[in-house]
Amino acid sequence: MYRIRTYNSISVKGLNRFPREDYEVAGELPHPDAFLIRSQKLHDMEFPDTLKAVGRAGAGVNNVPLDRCSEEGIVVFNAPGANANAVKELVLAGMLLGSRDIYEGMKFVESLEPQDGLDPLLEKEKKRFAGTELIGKTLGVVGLGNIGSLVANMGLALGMKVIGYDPAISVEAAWRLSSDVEKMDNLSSLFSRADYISLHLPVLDATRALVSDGLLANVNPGLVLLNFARGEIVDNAAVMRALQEDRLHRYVSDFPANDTLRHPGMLQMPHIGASTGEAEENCAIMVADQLMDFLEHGNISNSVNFPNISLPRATPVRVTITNRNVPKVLNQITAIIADHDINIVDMLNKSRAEIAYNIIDLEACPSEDSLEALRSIEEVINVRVIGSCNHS
Ligand SMILES: NC(=O)C1=CN([C@@H]2O[C@H](COP(=O)(O)OP(=O)(O)OC[C@H]3O[C@@H](n4cnc5c(N)ncnc54)[C@H](O)[C@@H]3O)[C@@H](O)[C@H]2O)C=CC1
Ligand SMILES: O=C(O)CCC(=O)C(=O)O
Repeated sequence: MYRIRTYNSISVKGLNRFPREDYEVAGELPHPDAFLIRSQKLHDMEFPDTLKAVGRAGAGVNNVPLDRCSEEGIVVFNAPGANANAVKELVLAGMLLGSRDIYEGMKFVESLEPQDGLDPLLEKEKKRFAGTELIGKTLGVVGLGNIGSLVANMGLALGMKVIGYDPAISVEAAWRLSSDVEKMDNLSSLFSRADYISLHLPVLDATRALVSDGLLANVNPGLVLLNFARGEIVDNAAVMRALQEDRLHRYVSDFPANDTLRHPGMLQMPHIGASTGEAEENCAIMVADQLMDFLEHGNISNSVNFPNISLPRATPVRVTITNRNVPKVLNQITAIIADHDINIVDMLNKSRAEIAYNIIDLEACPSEDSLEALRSIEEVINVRVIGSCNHS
């Protein structure tokens, strides 16, 4: 029986992927093989010895201590692209909220009591809520991955000019992007040319407080900045100064903070970029399937800290081994298996940064001795037997 401990509200469609005859799935489960999470912060949590994987039903993994997971041999998965459309659609709403005074206009209507002469009052007051159109304006997209590429293409469809910046764009993302998106060589050029800027990059050491006084110093009047990426990417104090000094027209953000609450010029939402039934379902299903393939077969897809690796089962007995990515470990592994007279039918070894991962299909169950020998190789982090042998 595999045990999946869930945190946050995970779509039932995803939870139902786990066959109940083989999986226990619950919030307070002891000895879990895997965690299935959304925004649950794991940095301060000590991981149970049984934990083999963390499935993040979403894109951002800044709530997971990736280095510690790698050191402990825990595979972290996410769901790339599964919530991208939901975010893109909310960015569209954010752009409209930033260009038309919808929010203040609606608040004004909400404040009215039923009265004679309502129509003339509305007609008189509406000039206070006039705005501008998106068509013909320049949209700058920072980060052109799963979400940014959709936002950029949407901007073109709305009749905007679109400029983009992404120093590490993937080949797949580049294929998805219209050739009409103009590539910027640096952020300063993008900030000085755009009327709307939408952020779609991860929070990393290199991107923390990236949007600063410096970038906001030389911008177009009326600029609308949209942040559906992460609060930490933006220096809130710099944004408040830019709003105060009319360098920025609106800051539309999915990440309110104590110092930004009720701040004039800010339109803030409670981190709902991915909160649609469709996105929650897509993310949960994708991550549940990845966790099952990993737990039952040792295959890894869409990991953010391990290599992606998949090997069709050649035998019922599979051993997976995680080791630090240094020379001569593979030799030791195969020598130990050979010394114990077990035939390797198929195997695959891949590495990513400091981690190497091996899938080895054996003709027969490995003995306890052989497993002990494998586990005692200095650079080996973990050894797992998948199949009906009498040990784990
Ligand atoms: N508001 C919400 O509910 C949601 C927020 N997000 C946030 O959006 C971020 C992006 O999501 P996806 O597009 O799915 O991720 P992704 O991984 O597909 O794309 C991120 C892109 O950012 C680029 N990038 C990295 N560093 C950069 C830098 N310094 N400047 C410019 N670009 C840089 C990468 O090369 C990559 O192409 C996530 O990391 C997450 O923090 C994601 C989903 C929902
Ligand atoms: O609603 C959620 O699960 C958070 C979505 C998100 O921020 C992400 O996928 O990075």
